[in-house]
Amino acid sequence: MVLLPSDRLDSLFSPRCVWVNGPIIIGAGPSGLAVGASLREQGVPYIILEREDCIASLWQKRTYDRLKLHLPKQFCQLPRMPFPADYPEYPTRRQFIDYLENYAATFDVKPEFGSTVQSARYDETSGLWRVHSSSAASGEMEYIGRWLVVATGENAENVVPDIPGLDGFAGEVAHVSEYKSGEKYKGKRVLVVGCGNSGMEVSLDLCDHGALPSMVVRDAVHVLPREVMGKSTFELATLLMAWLPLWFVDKVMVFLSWLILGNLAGFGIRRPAIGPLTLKNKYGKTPVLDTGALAKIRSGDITVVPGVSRFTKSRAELTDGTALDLDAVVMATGYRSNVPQWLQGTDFFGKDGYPTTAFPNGWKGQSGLYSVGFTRRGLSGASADAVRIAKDLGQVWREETKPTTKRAAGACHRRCISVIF
Ligand SMILES: Cc1cc2nc3c(=O)[nH]c(=O)nc-3n(C[C@H](O)[C@H](O)[C@H](O)COP(=O)(O)OP(=O)(O)OC[C@H]3O[C@@H](n4cnc5c(N)ncnc54)[C@H](O)[C@@H]3O)c2cc1C
Ligand SMILES: NC(=O)C1=CN([C@@H]2O[C@H](COP(=O)(O)OP(=O)(O)OC[C@H]3O[C@@H](n4cnc5c(N)ncnc54)[C@H](OP(=O)(O)O)[C@@H]3O)[C@@H](O)[C@H]2O)C=CC1
Ligand SMILES: O=C(O)C(=O)Cc1c[nH]c2ccccc12
Repeated sequence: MVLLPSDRLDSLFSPRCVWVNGPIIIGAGPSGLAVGASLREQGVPYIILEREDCIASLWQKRTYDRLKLHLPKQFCQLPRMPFPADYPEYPTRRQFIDYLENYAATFDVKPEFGSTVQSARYDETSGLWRVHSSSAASGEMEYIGRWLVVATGENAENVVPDIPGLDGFAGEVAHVSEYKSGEKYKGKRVLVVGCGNSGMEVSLDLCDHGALPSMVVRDAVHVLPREVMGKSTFELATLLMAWLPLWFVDKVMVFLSWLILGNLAGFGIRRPAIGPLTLKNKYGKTPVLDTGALAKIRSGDITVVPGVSRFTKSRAELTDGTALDLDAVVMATGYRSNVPQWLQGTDFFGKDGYPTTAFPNGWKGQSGLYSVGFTRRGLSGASADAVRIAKDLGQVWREETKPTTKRAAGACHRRCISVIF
């Protein structure tokens, strides 16, 4: 008899195949956690596959130290668990992570960490989803089940534009997801490319740490005050939208911003012709909620510059013909979904990795496919999706597991997964 070492034995049977008696959820960010918790309440077993070694990896590993939620906490809570009463209106990154850890513990959400989904496709013949994952600990796996919940997020991958000469730039180039604080940039000339919420706040943070930031604003952008007379601008807009048409609320927002922040065109910040909420709803472009960067722009501590045409070894050449000497670059150029990389054989998701059906109907596809957290409406959109998905799956599950149903007769109710081979 020939004895094989266990790793060789493993690879003989690779990929290992697992039957999932319940939905397969991909991603353990707030969206995946919200679905898991809500499914538990419905008595539906499930499995969560997460590529990283922790929950909410975006928040734990890919955000900067000074980050706070920029919408008031009541708009960011997950289903069935409000934020602690002693949390401030805008919880810090650490408080938000603690809340999520507590959420996962409360609802007993235990993802399979280190499992990166490489592909998922629906098998018409069997009526089942086949999900291939790879993991350093357990190698390749195939999970098979009737339902697939996509919860990999709008921020799954970094967007880094291909600007000519970037490879030849001698200083440090980082995406904002790698940025922690301005400490290591003290005294350095840093170009922040992008002026969304990340670009603005990182520029402010660089100032606060004694760096010399320039920020690229290549196009028109809406900057709104985070608060109007002590009330959250977002909350105000939400209240007004219940009574007034969107275009009118947009006008009110722009007027209030002008009143509070003044005309910013002189500082290189032009307002788009389309209003902030319409722009967010139609094109997903989030308005900037000012947390202090504008004051630094006014004082000249942050220099606003136009687009970059190319980088040289030590400089950025700008579209207005001028050039900047630089020590480092921070790309605050956004994120993208990675769904098209791994989800196959369905047109429910478009090429941009978002469901093609508009909110609030983008949560359910065909053949047991669900999507959570792709509404461009932050955490409140994710929670709304999660509640709908759990309700739907709860109904299907109860139907499927009725004692009279044939399919349920042999089904395993207690254990969610069983190894096939
Ligand atoms: C800096 C920043 C600040 C924000 N602040 C707010 C805010 O204040 N309020 C608000 O409402 N929204 C905010 N957002 C929006 C943000 O989208 C949500 O906060 C939230 O993180 C979305 O949760 P999610 O679970 O959908 O996605 P994520 O948090 O991105 O979680 C997705 C998970 O899926 C995993 N994953 C991805 N691909 C795979 C794969 N192939 N296999 C296995 N696992 C995979 C990832 O590792 C990740 O853990 C912010 C976003 C950013 C970037
Ligand atoms: N405190 C909070 O809660 C925070 C929340 N967030 C959220 O995270 C999400 C992502 O935000 P963010 O990281 O800012 O990304 P965004 O996608 O919002 O912004 C990307 C920015 O990069 C610019 N850009 C892209 N490519 C180029 C290029 N080649 N040259 C110059 N500029 C370029 C874009 O400009 P253009 O518009 O011209 O394309 C835009 O200004 C948002 O939903 C945001 O609200 C982020 C930070 C803090
Ligand atoms: O912070 C984000 O990324 C969000 O998507 C939160 C959000 C949802 N709707 C908005 C409208 C204006 C500003 C932020 C948001």
